[in-house]
Amino acid sequence: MKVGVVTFPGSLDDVDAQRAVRLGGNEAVALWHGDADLKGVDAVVLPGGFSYGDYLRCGAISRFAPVMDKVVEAAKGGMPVLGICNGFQILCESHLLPGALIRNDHRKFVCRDQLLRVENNRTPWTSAYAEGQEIRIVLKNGEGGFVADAETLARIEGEGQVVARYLEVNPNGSLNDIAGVTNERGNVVGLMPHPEHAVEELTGCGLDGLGFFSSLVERTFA
Ligand SMILES: NC(=O)CC[C@H](N)C(=O)O
Repeated sequence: MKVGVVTFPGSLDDVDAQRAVRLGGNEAVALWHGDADLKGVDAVVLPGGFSYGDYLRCGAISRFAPVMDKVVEAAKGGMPVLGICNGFQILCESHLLPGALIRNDHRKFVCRDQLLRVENNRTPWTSAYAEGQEIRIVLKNGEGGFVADAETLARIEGEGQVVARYLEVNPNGSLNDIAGVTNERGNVVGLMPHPEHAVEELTGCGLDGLGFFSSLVERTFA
């Protein structure tokens, strides 16, 4: 599949995401925040980083980037979209995902190897994992606390929209230990930790993140 990776001013992990896309067996296509079209890609990754310097709130300005009009339109049409960390924040700001991400409860930037449980493997980004599989990937952010109102939280729990949950410690105060969620349709996924940094042995971070990028080729979704 052709997977577009969007670079915003201040993106940090766009090149790592492109590499992970290729290691997962897909073609990576570089997209720029000012692009007016998606260059014929089949899926989109919004990478991690500090887009627009995190001004106002993380992701609050990126949401208005020209390319996001097309990403929102394509996501509503069913295109697989993965937002990693800052990308997750942008997806929440764009209302493609429920809830919001706020400052870590301890008010500090956190960087750690984080154990997660994959709760939902029925998305185009997680089908390579077994339901309940435990994976360890790096977490690094300042605004990673997932929050939602009580009704929304009950709905996403009830509908199985929690994609991954923190194990061992809750590193940021996220409600219900939520590390990642999907939309109702299941094509849009946001994840706070970074699977693109755990895709090859060379970095010493293991391979637990590769499934997010190989899932696309391992199954076909309607
Ligand atoms: N690693 C990231 O993508 C960081 C996201 C955002 N800048 C934050 O600190 O929360």
